[in-house]
Amino acid sequence: MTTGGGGAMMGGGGGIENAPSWKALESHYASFGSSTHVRDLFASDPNRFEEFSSKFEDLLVDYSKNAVSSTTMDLLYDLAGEADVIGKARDMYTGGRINTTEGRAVLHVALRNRSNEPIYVDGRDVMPDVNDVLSRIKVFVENVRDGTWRGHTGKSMNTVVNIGIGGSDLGPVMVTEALRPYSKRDLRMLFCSNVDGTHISEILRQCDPETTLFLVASKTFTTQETMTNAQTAKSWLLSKHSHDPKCVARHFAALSTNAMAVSDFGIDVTNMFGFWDWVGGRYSLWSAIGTPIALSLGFDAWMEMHEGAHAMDKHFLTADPKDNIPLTLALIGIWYNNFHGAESLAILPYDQYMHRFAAYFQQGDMESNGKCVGLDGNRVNVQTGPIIWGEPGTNGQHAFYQLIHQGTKVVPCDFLAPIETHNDVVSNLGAPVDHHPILLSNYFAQTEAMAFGKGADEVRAELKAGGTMSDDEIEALVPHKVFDGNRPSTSFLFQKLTPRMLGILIAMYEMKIFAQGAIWGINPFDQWGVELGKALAKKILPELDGSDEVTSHDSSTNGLINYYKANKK
Ligand SMILES: O=P(O)(O)OC[C@H]1O[C@](O)(CO)[C@@H](O)[C@@H]1O
Repeated sequence: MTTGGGGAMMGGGGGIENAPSWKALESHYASFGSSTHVRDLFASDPNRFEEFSSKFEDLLVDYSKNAVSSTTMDLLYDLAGEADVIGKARDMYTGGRINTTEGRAVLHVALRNRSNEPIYVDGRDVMPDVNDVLSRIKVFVENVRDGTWRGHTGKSMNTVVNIGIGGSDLGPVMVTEALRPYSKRDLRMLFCSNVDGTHISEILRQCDPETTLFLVASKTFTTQETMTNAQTAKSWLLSKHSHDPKCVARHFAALSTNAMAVSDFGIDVTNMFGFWDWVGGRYSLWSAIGTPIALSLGFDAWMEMHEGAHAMDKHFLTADPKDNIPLTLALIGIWYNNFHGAESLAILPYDQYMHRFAAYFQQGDMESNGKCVGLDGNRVNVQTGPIIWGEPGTNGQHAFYQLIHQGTKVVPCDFLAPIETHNDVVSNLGAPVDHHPILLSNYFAQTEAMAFGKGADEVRAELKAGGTMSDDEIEALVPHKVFDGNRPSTSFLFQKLTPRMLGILIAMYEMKIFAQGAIWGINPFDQWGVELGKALAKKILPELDGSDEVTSHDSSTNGLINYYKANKK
């Protein structure tokens, strides 16, 4: 059992590990969790699927292939109650400054508050500002999409380059890929994030300076990577337009909270779409940061995403715990993370359009819950956020599923798939064969294989039936072909990947992350852990100039820097 993180993680006193339900879960793990195979749970309860699955609109969530009983779930729901998850959510939804280390409210729910009920921060309703920016974005997006927006030489735009990183990149990239069937195909979307000059160079090679619109997306407008790439793009544009500064206003817009820096950069603030300090970067695709999404899909489709997310927000706040999907997912995650000692969660969409979904939630989850200090300033005594990873199926099956099926680690997996595809493709392999049932047969098969495995007797019988191996050869091979099963998975089956459904799925994961952070007693909304590396890079940058030996660091860092300096051309 892994409830703590070892000596270095110990400390504090009022942690969740002292809650009665946590103690009860520890005992329950010892008597049930550590020894129960999900195969036996299915054998003893033919209605297991009904009991451990939920529906929200046309999303089915089946968590019955996790080794939980109704007692497990009851204890977990008690834990959520003792941690006051929903009370804390209410605080978030009503503008409480729950991001205590930055003194900020956390209101991505306001950005998608399509019912438009007032939400107050310090007595001021934020909704008029939210709606005002949305209506400005709508006009901008429609002008670009219908060609009314003209470039410096009078041509309409056919390429948009979003320059941003982290939350100012991953959301728009993920969504524009996931919802490509809804996109305006003659408006090319390109995304530049990495400060590696290769990224902007390869993008600029594809751009026509007369028909390219750059969006500089940065909450702070100080991020080194984004400002460097934006400056390079601006110099390129100017060089292509005889250095006429007027071209910038026709080819640059900014998505930011920092009007002063936007104006200093040379972007006309009438081309700036703002948001607020209560929007976290990794929760910002609902704000002006989502402008590339609206450009690609149209403003209305972006709003359909907001509607879906808003519906999920209301569900999380009001549903009974047992019907509450994000809460239930959070608790199952805690069961495996904190009691079974699982260290990661694989997100595996069986939808090629969702190929950046896991990458998006790598930031969403790991930047939120990758914390070792609680809200009270003490070290937490329990494991916090899991490592998030994943690739689309079926590709992952031919790469890393071996470890999931037969490795020594427990890897809880989320399997996501649409019932209907956007691309009904039939291949002719002698007879016509649909792609989508092939994809889905793999989706269904993987969770069955993970849960139930394959025992030695079955393997032995199969090998014997093959009739080509001796008994000794068979016995030597049997252990390698056994699948233990009892590998946890949760399945998400939705009708079709529409903008509304994607909004539902994103909000579902966001609220799951929130619920877990609330239980662990950490702040999911700051990200101090990214600061040290940034500061050191700023110190090192000038040291890379010239030929002087660098001695200001440890011997490893000095050695690496000096080796670089000796060998750079
Ligand atoms: O939008 P900005 O201010 O450029 O920040 C980009 C990203 O950098 C981070 O601050 C981490 O370095 C993220 O939280 C954020 O999404």
